[in-house]
Amino acid sequence: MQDNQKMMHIALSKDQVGKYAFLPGSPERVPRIAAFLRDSEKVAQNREHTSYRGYIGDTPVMVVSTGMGGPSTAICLEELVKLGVTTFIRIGTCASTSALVERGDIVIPTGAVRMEGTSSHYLPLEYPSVPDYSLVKKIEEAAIAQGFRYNTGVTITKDSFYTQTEPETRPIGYELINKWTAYEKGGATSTSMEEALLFIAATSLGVRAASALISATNYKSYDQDNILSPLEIEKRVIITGVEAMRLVIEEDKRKSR
Ligand SMILES: O=P(O)(O)O[C@H]1O[C@H](CO)[C@@H](O)[C@H]1O
Ligand SMILES: O=c1cc[nH]c(=O)[nH]1
Repeated sequence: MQDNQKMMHIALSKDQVGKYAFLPGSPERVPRIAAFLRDSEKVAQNREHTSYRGYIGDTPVMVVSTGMGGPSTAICLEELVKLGVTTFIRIGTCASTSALVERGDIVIPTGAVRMEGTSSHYLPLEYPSVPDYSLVKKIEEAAIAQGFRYNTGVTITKDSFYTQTEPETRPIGYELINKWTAYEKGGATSTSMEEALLFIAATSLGVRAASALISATNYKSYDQDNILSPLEIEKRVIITGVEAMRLVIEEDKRKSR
């Protein structure tokens, strides 16, 4: 592959990226993350993938939006891996599925329920979806250093937003509700739409991935204003994610000396 050959979906080439990337879902979050990097600039835009590059110290770091859900996240991850990126931190939002998680808490998944379809294209369902442990530790260290409330545990990844928020209105609601009740009784902390795929695909491609999420809701609260307006709390998870990446890069440099 030529160094300037553009990938089909993210429209980035090898000569534009380094080894580290943030993966928000929302394209609007990309410049808000990039603002925390040095000398950041927009480098590409195609479909749901908006891409900025900036620096932590002298190390280039990408911010690329995945879009919503497993399929577009898998494409984005695969193309970045083909370009040489090896370390991914998703900076995202989630909803609380536990009384232990309040709106505005940092949520650090240590595993994901695979209530989605894309990850099965990589590994069979009995294979657990877990993030990279070294990245999880750095995200936790960053949240502690900032003094943010945070939670670690299993997150639920689903393919469909409204069948989760309004399951009783859907023909298969009986099954959705029973499964969800079991996940919550099992201790699941949160839900979003990308983690299970991200961890499984990264594991199978031999790269590192983990997530720093912000809970946009309190448990059993689907106040649309809260879900759609998490801007004032989003900053917490961006600071946590960027600080975690800084710690990862510093450790990688120490190890390569
Ligand atoms: O974390 P962000 O990018 O906000 O994504 C979350 O928001 C979307 C649903 O509103 C899903 O993609 C979910 O995972
Ligand atoms: O309610 C929410 C908020 C973020 N992500 C989700 O999947 N659901």
